[in-house]
Amino acid sequence: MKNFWNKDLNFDEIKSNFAKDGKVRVNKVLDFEFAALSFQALNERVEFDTAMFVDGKNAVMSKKEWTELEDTQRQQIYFNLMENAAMGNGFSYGRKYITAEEKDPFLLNFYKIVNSKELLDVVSNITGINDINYASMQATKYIPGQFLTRHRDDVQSEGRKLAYVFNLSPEWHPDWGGLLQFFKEDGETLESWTPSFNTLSLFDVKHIHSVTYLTPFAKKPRYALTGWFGTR
Ligand SMILES: O=C(O)CCC(=O)C(=O)O
Ligand SMILES: [Fe+2]
Repeated sequence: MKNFWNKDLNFDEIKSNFAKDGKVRVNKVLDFEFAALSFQALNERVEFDTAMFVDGKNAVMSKKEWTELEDTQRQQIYFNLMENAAMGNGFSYGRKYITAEEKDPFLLNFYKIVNSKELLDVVSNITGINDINYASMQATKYIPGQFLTRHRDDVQSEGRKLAYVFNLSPEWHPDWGGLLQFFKEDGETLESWTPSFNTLSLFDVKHIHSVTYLTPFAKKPRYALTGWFGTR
């Protein structure tokens, strides 16, 4: 894992922060050059599909499919998305799954590192969760008007234990939205994390959270490499 983590990280401190309430935020997490190359990969080489919640189910659309729709079809989808979001359901964001079959060598390497025994052991050590044996991964891109409403990430069939998010957009302004927001059961807010460049959010899948709406004046996309550590 040479040149993956920032060499100045204090893992004991990260561990004791996580122990408080099952979540931790780590600034300057990756080696700076590695973080810059990760941003470059997402910004220049990844083609994102749009993942959305429409008509009560998850839908994925490629750029091509989206542009081939009639204006009225696009409006209908948008209306449906907004009606659901108004009730606290759904999401819309750019997504590309990263797997062992990834063609981009840099992103494939990132995926392999995150799935290496060495890294899974580091995560187990930080969190005290010992049976982690895989990480899923997706590149995400939120642009103005996109969001992810409140949810939990605990998908039993995938054995998910922990969510992770490496934020990779340089110079994010907190007023642009796209905050990772944690909630109590009753909808009261707990904590809100700005997606600052090169920070990691790591949290137990039991936590209720959302990605807040990206404002119309967000100057850049919100990029992340994100996924779940789990057991299968
Ligand atoms: O991007 C983030 O900060 C969180 C994403 C998330 O909650 C999810 O994809 O389930
Ligand atoms: Fe989530």
